[in-house]
Order: sequence, then C-alpha cells, then structure tokens
Amino acid sequence: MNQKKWVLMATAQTPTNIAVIKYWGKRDETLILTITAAIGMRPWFYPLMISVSPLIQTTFCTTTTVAVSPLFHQDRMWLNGKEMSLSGIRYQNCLREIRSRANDVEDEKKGIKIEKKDWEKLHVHIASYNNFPTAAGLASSAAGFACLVFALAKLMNVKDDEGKLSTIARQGSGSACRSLFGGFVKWITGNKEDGSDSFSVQLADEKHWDDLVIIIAVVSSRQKETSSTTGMRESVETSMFIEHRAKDVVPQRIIQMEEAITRDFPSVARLTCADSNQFHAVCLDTCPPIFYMNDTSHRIISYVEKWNRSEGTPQVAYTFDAGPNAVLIARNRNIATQLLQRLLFYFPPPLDTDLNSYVLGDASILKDVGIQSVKDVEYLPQPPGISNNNASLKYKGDVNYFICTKPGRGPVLLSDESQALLNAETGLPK
Ligand SMILES: Nc1ncnc2c1ncn2[C@@H]1O[C@H](COP(=O)(O)OP(=O)(O)OP(=O)(O)O)[C@@H](O)[C@H]1O
Ligand SMILES: C[C@@](O)(CCOP(=O)(O)OP(=O)(O)O)CC(=O)O
Repeated sequence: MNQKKWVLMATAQTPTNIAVIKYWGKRDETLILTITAAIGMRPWFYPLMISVSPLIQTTFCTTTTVAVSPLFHQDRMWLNGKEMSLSGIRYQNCLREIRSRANDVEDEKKGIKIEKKDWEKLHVHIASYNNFPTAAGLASSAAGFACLVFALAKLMNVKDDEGKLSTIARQGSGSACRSLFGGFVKWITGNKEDGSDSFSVQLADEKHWDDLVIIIAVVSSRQKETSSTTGMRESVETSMFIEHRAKDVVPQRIIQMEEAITRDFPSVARLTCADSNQFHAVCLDTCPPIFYMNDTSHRIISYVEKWNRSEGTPQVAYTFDAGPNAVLIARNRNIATQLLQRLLFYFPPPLDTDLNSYVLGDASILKDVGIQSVKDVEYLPQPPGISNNNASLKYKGDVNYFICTKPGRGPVLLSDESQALLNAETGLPK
C-alpha cells in the first residue's frame, strides 16, 4: 500500500422495498434468520427529472458514500448528517463480512494500490442519507443496509454476486436481504444454522410487469413507537397466531404469489391484501398488542375493498408495513388515475398546500386526473358507489402526501463524484 494521503470513495443509491408477503419473526436474532420466507417488490424508484438542472433525483431512496484512507483512525458513520455509533452488532457483522471478502484494488489515475491483506488495517468512513423518514415504517433499514453493503462491496472490489451480498445485508436488517435486486424478490428461509442458505433471489425484474403503478399514501412520517425488531420479537414470544401463520399460511402463499407474479393481478392483489391484514392481526395478537395502522389506514383499506368488490375483481392492492402508511398497487395507469382521483377526493390537501409537495414522484398522473392546482381538487367528482350521505366525508389533512411510482431497479453505483456525501480530500461529510 503506498502511504500517500489519499481518499478512495464509492457512492451508491438504493431504493427501498415493500413486502407483499411479510417477514415477521426471527429464529436467530444475531444472524437475522427468519421463520418464514418473504416476498418483496421494489416500488420506490422513480427517476424524477428536475427540468432546470441535469440532476436526477429518486423518490424514497438511500444514498451512501463509503471511503477508505490511511488518514482515517477508526470506522465512522454519519446518518442523515449526524454521527452515529458503529458499535452495534448489525453494523459490526456487515463490516466484518464484507472486509473478509475484499480484494486487491488499484486506481492508477490516483496512484492508489490496496492489497487484499491491507483491508484489515484500513478504516472506513460512511455517510448515508435517506430522502424519506427514517424508522417510520417505510423500510429505511432495508434500503440503508443494502446500500451500505453494496457500496462497500464496490469500494473493496468484492466479487460475490447479489445473492451472496444479500446474506451480508440480511445481517444488518432482515428486509435488507431483499434489497440487492430490483423487481420482485424472494428471501429464502434456509435451514442451516450459520445462515449461509438464507439469501434472496430475484423472481422477476422490474421490466417484467411495468404497467403496475404504485401510489404511496404517507399518513405519518413520525418515528414509530415499536420498531420492527422489537415488535417481531414480542410477537414470536407471545402470539399464538404467529405459529399458525408461519406453518400453515405463509408457505402456501409464497408458492401462490410466485405463480401470480406471472402477471395475474387479481391473485397478486388478493394475496397481498390478505397477507398485510394477517401481519397486522399477528401484531394485534401480540402482548401487549402492537397498533401500526391508524384510522386513516383503515379508511383506505375500506375504500379499496369496496371499490374492488363493486368491480367484481381487484383493481388495486393495498399493503402496510410496520406503520400507518399505505402502499397501493394499481393494475395499470388508467386504474391508478381513478385511484388518485378517489384518494384526493377523500383526502384533499389543506388549501394553502402546494400541489407539487402533495403529489410527488410521477406527478404526470395528476394531469390524467385533470388537476392543475389545489383548487381543482375541490371539484373532483364524487367516486361512484358512495351514497350522498357519505359524500361529505372528507378527511382534509389526514394524509401528509402521496407518491406515485412504479416497480423499480436494484442498487446502482453513482459515478458522478459531485453526488458523493463525503469530501474527496478529507473523507469527512461535505
Ligand atoms: N441509510 C441508512 N444506513 C444505515 N443504516 C440505516 C439507514 N437508515 C436506517 N438505518 C438503520 O435502520 C434503523 C431503522 O430501522 P427500523 O426497522 O426501526 O425502521 P424502518 O426500517 O424505517 O421501518 P420498517 O422496517 O418497519 O419498515 C435505524 O435506526 C438505523 O439503525
Ligand atoms: C413489516 C416488515 O417491513 C418488517 C421488516 O422488518 P425489518 O427488516 O426492519 O426488521 P429487522 O430484521 O429486525 O431489521 C415486513 C417486511 O419487510 O417483510
């Protein structure tokens, strides 16, 4: 290793993912091994071109820069601008595993040569930023740990494929195991005690079903009271229902969901809604009970259920992770337009809201709905099938904002150094 004062960096971006068959319950807390398989989809990656600049932003993603330098005296991490400790077992396990797979790295332009054996002595700096609420039931740990492992793997020239990397990300957070791929991803339970057969596989990539449209209703950005880690531990300890779910329900649902992903929307919708409801029923069966959804979440469920029933076949699926925020999957753009129209009718923004901050992501759906300003929302027609008595039932301000997006891709490396979160000379946050 040459001793000049250099800093070598890599920056990656990873969208978060939503589970359509939920992971809830561990059989090993340290290695993070699940009691059931789980299937997730990658919805939250919608490139949003900002017209006045060449910047490409993404909706709901984590950006992580990792750096290595002989200047660094210890491993350090900054999350959303604040320094945090890396002493926790999850971070330590990820760092140890990835370091053990590091290879020789050479950057001829910068005159940097790191040999495989040097990695044990070198320290890393990590800066990560979530452009969405952290620890609020929007899977920040999934995007966060997947992005960290992916970025470190690139920096350290780790040759393992995404499946192998998923076993490392899994040790940061279970849901991160599914986040190394785009599209639909299955986390295989595995049987081995060391967890080596508990990894993820891609079932279908993001292009396989790209007419799906996803609308996320962010009902609350507040940090939830019971983290997923604590919640699922308490469910395993106290819920009788969780065993039935793990033994008799999820194995069949996984098989059915894999079949349905061949573009059978009604089956995907039925399975997704049923699994979300059952996961929340397990939370309720936990002692003390865990309430992740709120009245707004319940209202959204009943609107979708009524609509689906009136059509005779599901048009929209809903699913809720460990929080009140709804992820709604529409079978195509036409249905998504109707869905957004209905959502805006029931949950109009307060009058002083800028529409561009109320509907984020692919806001072009707003045009299809025929809305240009907040004022237009007031004149939206009443959704069919509601009696006039209920027409006045509007819940202004109960949804913080909506995001329109599509199935998305997996982690990507950002080659443009201006997007790095660490300074290229000091390796400290910019
Ligand atoms: N960008 C990130 N990089 C590294 N770690 C992160 C990042 N974002 C979040 N985390 C870790 O994940 C923790 C939050 O995980 P938690 O499971 O409580 O919430 P969540 O993932 O947002 O919600 P849920 O999993 O229920 O959808 C944070 O306290 C932090 O330790
Ligand atoms: C409801 C879920 O979102 C739970 C996610 O739990 P986490 O992956 O956040 O938990 P840990 O493994 O303890 O970090 C369902 C899912 O993503 O499958």
